[in-house]
Amino acid sequence: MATDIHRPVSTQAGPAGAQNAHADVVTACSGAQAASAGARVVHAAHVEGLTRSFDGRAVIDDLRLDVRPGEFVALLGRSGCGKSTLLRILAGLDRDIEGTVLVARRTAFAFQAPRLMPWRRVWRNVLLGLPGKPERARAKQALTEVGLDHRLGAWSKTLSGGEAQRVTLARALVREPDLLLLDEPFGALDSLTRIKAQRLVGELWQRRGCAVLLVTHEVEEAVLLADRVLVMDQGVIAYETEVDLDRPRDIADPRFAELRGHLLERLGVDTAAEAARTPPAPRERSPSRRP
Ligand SMILES: Nc1ncnc2c1ncn2[C@@H]1O[C@H](COP(=O)(O)OP(=O)(O)OP(=O)(O)O)[C@@H](O)[C@H]1O
Repeated sequence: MATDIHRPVSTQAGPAGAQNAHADVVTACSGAQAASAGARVVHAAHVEGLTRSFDGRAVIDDLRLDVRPGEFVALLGRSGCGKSTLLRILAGLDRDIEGTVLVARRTAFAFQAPRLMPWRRVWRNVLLGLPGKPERARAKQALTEVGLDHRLGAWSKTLSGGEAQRVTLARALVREPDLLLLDEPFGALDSLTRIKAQRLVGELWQRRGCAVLLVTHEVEEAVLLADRVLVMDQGVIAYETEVDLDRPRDIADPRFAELRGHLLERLGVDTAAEAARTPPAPRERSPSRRP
């Protein structure tokens, strides 16, 4: 049953999120704040005063973050700045925290390592951890969405890296999430498979209308896919920008390049040196704007 949360949260719905404006949220926070489980807010995720320390060192330090329902948010940041730690907390995998963390009741995640059980059939892996009798048809539906329904009955150990990653996505989708957490899901893929996977995630987001929080190292990927890009540094969201570019996005668009360069600078990358080193990327377009 829903209860009131003890701390005020914004009740403003973002422009992208009206359809899910009353998503249920549960709290992943510790101690007394756990009493707020079941509260209703209009965010897919609401984080306030979040601190996570390891060995006395605060990796996340009084962080605040809101993700609107239906919004696609990309999270960038230098290696080791705490991005994965934040996602693990949002996924409910790490509860040793201080602060308030509220996420949509239906939150699912896909991380870089597919973590499939190799000795199980693909469809069984898709349904792994779901309560109730495993329904093959349900798995099939999710696998169809990622273009893998033909591998439904295959042993998971026979999948390629890209296929395994798509099964992980199907496993998240079958939970019909209001919030999808993606931690470098394309990190281990070759560039061609990565481009296809990026396109797939963009299409799924548009079709499903769920909020997505994507951790990535690729600035280009962030600008291609996201409504808003965040840069994490020193334990907080140090910078954020809306991506005010029409979809489908074109990486050859000068405004795309300008935003990419700006974000690289925010990440402390020497853009002149980087431009001299990097060959031109293949032309790629992001999916069309959601209807
Ligand atoms: N279980 C743990 N025990 C101790 N330290 C940890 C633990 N998990 C994470 N850390 C430390 O917290 C910091 C942030 O780690 P995290 O994996 O969140 O960074 P990241 O931004 O995702 O890095 P990358 O981009 O390289 O994946 C690192 O210094 C890491 O060593």
